Amino acid sequence: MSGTDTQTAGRSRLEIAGLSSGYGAATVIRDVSFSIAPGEILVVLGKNGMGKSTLLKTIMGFVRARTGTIRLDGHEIANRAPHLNAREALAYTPQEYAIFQDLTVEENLRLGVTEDRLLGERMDEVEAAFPVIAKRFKQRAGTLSGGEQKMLLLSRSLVSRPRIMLIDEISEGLQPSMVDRMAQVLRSTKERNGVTVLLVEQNLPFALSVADRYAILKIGEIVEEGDVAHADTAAALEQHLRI
Ligand SMILES: Nc1ncnc2c1ncn2[C@@H]1O[C@H](COP(=O)(O)OP(=O)(O)OP(=O)(O)O)[C@@H](O)[C@H]1O
Repeated sequence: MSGTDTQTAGRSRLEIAGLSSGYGAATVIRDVSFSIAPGEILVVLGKNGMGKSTLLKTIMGFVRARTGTIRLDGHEIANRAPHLNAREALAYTPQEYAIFQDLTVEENLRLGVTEDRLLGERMDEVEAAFPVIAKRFKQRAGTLSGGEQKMLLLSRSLVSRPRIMLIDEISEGLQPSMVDRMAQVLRSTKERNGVTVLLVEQNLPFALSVADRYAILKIGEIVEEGDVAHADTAAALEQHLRI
């Protein structure tokens, strides 16, 4: 980290209790509770349609919380506007290829920082994580491959120096070597910055290679949670993701 970079790095706790949310008459997230310790990576696993994206969108403030609390270092942030959450150093990486196709790589990265100088100070982080992105600074983002666009998405999140990263199925559609790279980047970011990460995933090997703890989301409810280091985890979780 650069000595002139004034934004504080990670070390934040996220606590969710009794959270429910949904769309119209439908309740999608039901009475969900969990907490993530500072510098910990929690993966929420679940099949299609179980409510993983809705959970992240509710935390970020895109979907209204109907009941429950979301506490960041003890402060209530449920139903706070997304831009205020982003300012508070929550970084949300959506499942879609949410980059600006007609902007250059550099211009997309600039959207992740509050002051121009910060991008220069933090570029070493992008270079270390994804050298290919740093080399294509002036290239139009829409001309990057799908995998490179995901790297750009994650890079934009990294340069914002978040305290909390909310990441929606970053491994989806990526070739295995790229999935391994994403895992390495998340682990090294956590080690270096102490960032707290909430991942939602269906890719079990990726999830287990990266996370400290897991939770299983089924039809909007957490049905099981535990420590990834637990011996029986992989087989038991695979069973959950099949049914
Ligand atoms: N904007 C919306 N309006 C109405 N219903 C929605 C909306 N977004 C999602 N849903 C519904 O909420 C449920 C959960 O969707 P969500 O995208 O959170 O699941 P998911 O676990 O992330 O699934 P996937 O892995 O397929 O993205 C689904 O039944 C979905 O159809």
